[in-house]
Amino acid sequence: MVEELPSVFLVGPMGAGKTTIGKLLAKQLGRTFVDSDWYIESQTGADIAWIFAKEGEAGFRERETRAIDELTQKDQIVLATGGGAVMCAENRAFLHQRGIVVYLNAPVDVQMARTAKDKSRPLLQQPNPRKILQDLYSTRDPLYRQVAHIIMPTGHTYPRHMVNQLLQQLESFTDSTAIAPEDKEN
Ligand SMILES: Nc1ncnc2c1ncn2[C@@H]1O[C@H](COP(=O)(O)OP(=O)(O)O)[C@@H](O)[C@H]1O
Ligand SMILES: O=C(O)C1=C[C@@H](OP(=O)(O)O)[C@@H](O)[C@H](O)C1
Ligand SMILES: [Mg+2]
Repeated sequence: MVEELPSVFLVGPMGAGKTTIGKLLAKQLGRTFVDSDWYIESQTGADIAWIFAKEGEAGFRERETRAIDELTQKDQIVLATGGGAVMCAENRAFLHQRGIVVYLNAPVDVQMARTAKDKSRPLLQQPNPRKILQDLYSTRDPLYRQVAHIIMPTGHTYPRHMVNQLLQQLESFTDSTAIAPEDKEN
């Protein structure tokens, strides 16, 4: 029963579609959508590129951990995280313990195609973004898997179709973890 669904947290690499799918999923579920990057920007009054430039990646990660702690405590939201959120063990614990974590997985070629024109991701403003995406994927893929309850490939599926598939997965996930009626009475 999707009405009983806890908060849903999307993780995965840059370009996997966390922001896009999260927004559509929240609409389908009639829930509030929050993107941790947008939340950090609104709290800081500056965009992600500015935060990286002025405070370095370390400054951004501190803000991100505060945001993830706050946002994962909200009931029944859909949260899109930034691709690097899983690097911090504290964030992984917040995510895994406080909601259903969905890993949107996409191959590096797809990540590359989807992020190439967008200049808003500071880590990719380098001469060889493909190499960066490959290295990040090697480090982070095991962490996405560790934190996830559901893994969904997103490479060649339209966003609306993705959301329908995800809704089915969420429904069977909640059914399979629901307490059996006989257990409820004890
Ligand atoms: N399933 C998909 N199929 C095609 N394009 C997609 C899909 N998901 C996302 N996109 C596009 O890829 C780009 C990056 O998506 P975004 O949601 O910002 O990814 P993330 O938040 O994971 O970095 C956007 O231009 C978006 O429209
Ligand atoms: O992978 C990362 O380390 C980052 C991913 C970005 O979010 P998206 O995954 O939504 O692009 C954003 O948080 C920041 O640029 C760092
Ligand atoms: Mg995003």
